[in-house]
Amino acid sequence: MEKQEEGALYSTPSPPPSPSSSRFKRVCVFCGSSPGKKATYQLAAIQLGHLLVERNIDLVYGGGSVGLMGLVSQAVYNGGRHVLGVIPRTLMPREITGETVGEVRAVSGMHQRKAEMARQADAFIALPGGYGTLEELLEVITWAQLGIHDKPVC
Ligand SMILES: CC(C)=CCNc1ncnc2c1ncn2[C@@H]1O[C@H](COP(=O)(O)O)[C@@H](O)[C@H]1O
Repeated sequence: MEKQEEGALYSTPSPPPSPSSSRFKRVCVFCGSSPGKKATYQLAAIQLGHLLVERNIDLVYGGGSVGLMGLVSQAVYNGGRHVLGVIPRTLMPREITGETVGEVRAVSGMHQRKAEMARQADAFIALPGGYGTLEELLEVITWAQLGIHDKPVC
């Protein structure tokens, strides 16, 4: 065994991070624009929002006030964290009904939306959703595969 490795092996391990801290400052959440058929999907969206708040993590998401997107964004916003919604102008009437929370960034199209969400995030999390969620998730996975980013996806 190399001397350097020995040193690393026997050095005092750093303490585990406190539950309230995270190496991620802002996480992108992909999720359904509808609430889904199961109550557990809605619960998961709210719980994820609470978890982000607990860990002092801000949110970037698709900007909609509908479905699971609305639930997760409200939970993060109500917990006092920054919420950034990125949404194409043309989708606003469809995905924003009533009030949206936090900062809304209008972009010119779907590609710009995904690029901006990816640029703003340190990691990606997908919750249940439809084809849109699947498309968004697969794109960031394939971007990672191609080495376009090295941010965690789960
Ligand atoms: C024009 C183009 C590049 C289409 C590719 N398709 C998509 N790309 C990115 N986001 C999408 C796409 N289709 C739907 N979405 C978004 O994905 C989110 C979740 O949709 P869903 O409820 O899972 O269904 C919605 O905000 C929806 O606007």
